[in-house]
This record gives sequence, structure tokens and C-alpha cells, in this order.
Amino acid sequence: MNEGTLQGEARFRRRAIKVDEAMRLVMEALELGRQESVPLWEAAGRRLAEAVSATTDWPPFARSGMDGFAVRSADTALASPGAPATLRIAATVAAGALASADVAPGTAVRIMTGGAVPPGADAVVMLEQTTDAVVDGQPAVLVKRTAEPGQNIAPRGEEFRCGSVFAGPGELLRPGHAALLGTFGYAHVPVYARPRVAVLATGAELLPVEAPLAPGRIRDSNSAMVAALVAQHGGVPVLLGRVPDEPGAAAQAIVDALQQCDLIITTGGVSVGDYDVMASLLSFLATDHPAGKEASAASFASAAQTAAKPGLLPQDSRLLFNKAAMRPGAPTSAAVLSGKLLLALSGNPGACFVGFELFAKPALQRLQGATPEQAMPKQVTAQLAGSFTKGSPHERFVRARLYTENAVLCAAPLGFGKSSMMASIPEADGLIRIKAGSEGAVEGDIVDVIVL
Ligand SMILES: Nc1nc2c(c(=O)[nH]1)N[C@H]1C(S)=C(S)[C@@H](COP(=O)(O)OP(=O)(O)OC[C@H]3O[C@@H](n4cnc5c(N)ncnc54)[C@H](O)[C@@H]3O)O[C@H]1N2
Ligand code: MOO
Ligand SMILES: [Mg+2]
Repeated sequence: MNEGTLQGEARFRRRAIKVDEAMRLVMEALELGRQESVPLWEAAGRRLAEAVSATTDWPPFARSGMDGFAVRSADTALASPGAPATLRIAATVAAGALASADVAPGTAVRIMTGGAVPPGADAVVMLEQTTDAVVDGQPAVLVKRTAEPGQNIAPRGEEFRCGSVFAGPGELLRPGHAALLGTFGYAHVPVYARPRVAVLATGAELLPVEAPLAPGRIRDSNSAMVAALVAQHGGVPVLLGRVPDEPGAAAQAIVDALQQCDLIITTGGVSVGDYDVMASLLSFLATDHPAGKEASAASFASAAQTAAKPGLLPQDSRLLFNKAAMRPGAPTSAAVLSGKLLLALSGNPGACFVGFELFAKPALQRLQGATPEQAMPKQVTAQLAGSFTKGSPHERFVRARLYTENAVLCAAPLGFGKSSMMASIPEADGLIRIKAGSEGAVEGDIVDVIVL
């Protein structure tokens, strides 16, 4: 593939699809991700891959809820402060031990919180409601009140019956689940694996972060941002660095990424410029490509020098979209390559950020076990604080700060919000959706906002 064809393919006709449709296509293209077993200590924050159930009744034995005395409630039926019941102390039981004697009529067992209630007892009287005594030279206790049957005892199986399911596949594990998993002996937990996400920057102008600036060049900031977003949303970023706008290099990097990653994110080179390498590579999947789908697929394969890896492409490969009716990020593209999702985000940092939130974040959630509904961006309505005009007919995603005033959620558009700008990205709490076809929105309007 020479520069001439690259130019021709990049200019290949593209049809913009609505953002909601694009998000749906991405979601439909994804299967649930890989599963693995992780130590309990790492399980919180992951989604479960299999149902987990109680492996015993819980509590596993009748437990005392107080420090005090295990008694037969009938022995205390007539007790009062003036005429306490006198019970001989038959044994003492700490948590973790079993009493050496049962509670026979006229006796009590001294018991600590968490101790197993001995046979015979049906109530625990708290220490504060008793007085120590000695009767016939034997230790005894005076109980000054009637004990109700069951008082201060957690019966066996009160919370869980053995075998009952307490969390199902796809459920997001919270610290409370960790407590239950620990209780029921799950030292390892079946969860969805953290997806490995290839992060590849395209563009001959890009320098590594550590390099001094040179005329006309800039440092690659998208890789760092995308890697941070991937990690924030549960994935493992695999940094593939930068490739120049050269189809062979880009295709080879992508073919390598397919072998070690679950999802591929590229940035840059998706527009119609002479050197927009991703647009050119993806055009091979378009069914109405001038050269024909097969011919252009072959050109991708040869660009990637995949001869040594037969079968990797173009099986199970298709274009999902190569233009979305949105700004920023109109040229954002997505494809399935060898069964894996490739998201080609715009190089402009603002558009790259928005593209990640709309497409990559949901994809990461889905790969980690979320249902399509759970995976989609969380959207709320808010009152627009400040007006916003727009020129293009496309739907607009405006970086915004969110705050509440008089119990109303407000969204204030941030400055420096152009596609090429990044100053407002760190401050953004949400993306205001300004409807397609509108000329904008005015202060006080109720708008949809994607919460970041
Ligand atoms: N004639 C047209 N020109 C452009 C159109 C159009 O429709 N017709 N679309 C514009 C829109 S909208 C966008 S968005 C950009 C998309 O550009 P690309 O995705 O092709 O990205 P590049 O051309 O590679 O770079 C754009 C811009 O971003 C900088 N960049 C790229 N990669 C990085 C990186 N890793 N870190 C930091 N900055 C990066 C790059 O230097 C450019 O300044 O196209 C418009 N053009
Ligand atoms: O679609 Mo672009 O990100 O507006 O400049
Ligand atoms: Mg470009």
C-alpha cells in the first residue's frame, strides 16, 4: 500500500451514524470477557463469573450475642430484683470453645459474646443483669429478671441456609460480598478477568513523553490518558507506543495487539487527511470499497505482512462504523478484527476523551461481566448553567462541571472545550448532550448529561 492508495482510501465515502446507534453496534459486537479465579483479597470491585452460595448454615451454631449467662428461661420465670433466681455455674465458655457441661435445670453457663450456646439453654442473660454469688461453697449467679426464650441468642441458620445463593453471575462485588465470601470459605473467587487493552498512538508528529520538543512535533499525550482511563475502568493497559502514519507499521502493530489483547484502542489518523492511516486501514472492511472487500482485505493483510500468521485476518472481521454524528469525535471508527473489538479514536485529545467515554468504557464494562444495560454510560438530567451555541448539525458532547444548587443538579459547560483542547478534561465531571439539529441550548434548559 503506497501513499497514493492511502490517500484514496482515507477519502473513501463515509456515512455518519447516530451516536446511540454506534454505541449499540459496539455493544452487540462484544461477547462477555474471559473469566478467572482471583484471591478473595482482590475480588471486590470485580463482577462475579459464577453464582456463589452459602456453604453452611449461618450462623453455623446458636451463638450468644452478649457476655453473660446461658440459662433455661423457665428457671427465671419468677425472678425479680427482690427475689432473684439462683443458678449454679456449671461451666464457662469463651468464643471459639465449647462448654464442658450442658445447662441442666437450676444451672447456668458463663458465656462470652460469640460463644456457642450449650445444649439445654434457651436464653442468655447479660452480665449487667446478674450478681455473682457463692452457694454451698460453689460459684453461683443471681438473675434478677425473667429471661425470654431466645433472648440474646442468634439461632443457627438465622441469616443463611446452607446452599442459598447470595450473589449471581455479573454481580459487582462490594466489600460486603467479601465478608460473605470469607465467611463461606471462598479463598478464591470466580470473576471476570481484567481485559487487556492495547493502546496504540498513530502519528509521525508524536514524540515520546520524555523527549524534548522539536519543531512541528508534539508529545504523545493520548496514550497516557487512554491508559489511565483503561486502568480506571478495570482494564489492564498494554502500551504499544507510537507508530508513524504508515499502513504497514500500523497494521503490524494491530496484528500483534490482536494476539495479546482483548480490546484494541488506537488514537489518531481516522479523519480524511492524506496520512490518516487508520481510516485507510479500516476502509478495507467496507463492503462497497472501490477495490472490493476481498481485494482491500488482502491489502491490509499484506500491509501487516501476516503471511506468517495465516488466518488472523480477515476472518471474523467487519467494520461497525467509520463516522458518528457527534462532535467532538466525528471520525471515530470501530471494527471487529479477528473477533476482537478495535476502537479507532480521534487523535484530537478532547475527541479521544469523549470517544473513550462513549465507546471504550462501555466495552470494558461489558467485557467485565456487565449486562449491556449496565455497561452503557450513566445518564442524568441537569439544568444548564450557561448557554451553549453550536454550528454543526451533529449531536454535541460538552465537557461540564456538575454541582447541586438548591437540590437541583446543574451542569456548567467548561471553557477550552474544543476537540483539540485538553485543558478542561481534568475538570470534567460530565458530558452535556446537546441534541442533533439544534442550534444549542440556553441557560436553564434541562439537558441530558453523561456522568463521568
Ligand atoms: N478536511 C477535514 N479535516 C478534518 C476533519 C474533516 O472532517 N475534514 N475532521 C476533523 C475532526 S472533527 C477531527 S476530530 C480530526 C480527527 O483527526 P484524526 O483522528 O485523524 O487525528 P490526527 O489527524 O492524527 O490528529 C489530530 C490532532 O490530534 C493530535 N494528536 C494525534 N495523536 C495525538 C496523541 N497521541 N497525543 C496528543 N495529540 C495527538 C495531532 O497532532 C493533531 O493535532 O480531524 C479534523 N480534520
Ligand atoms: O469531530 Mo472533531 O473531534 O469535532 O474536531
Ligand atoms: Mg487526521
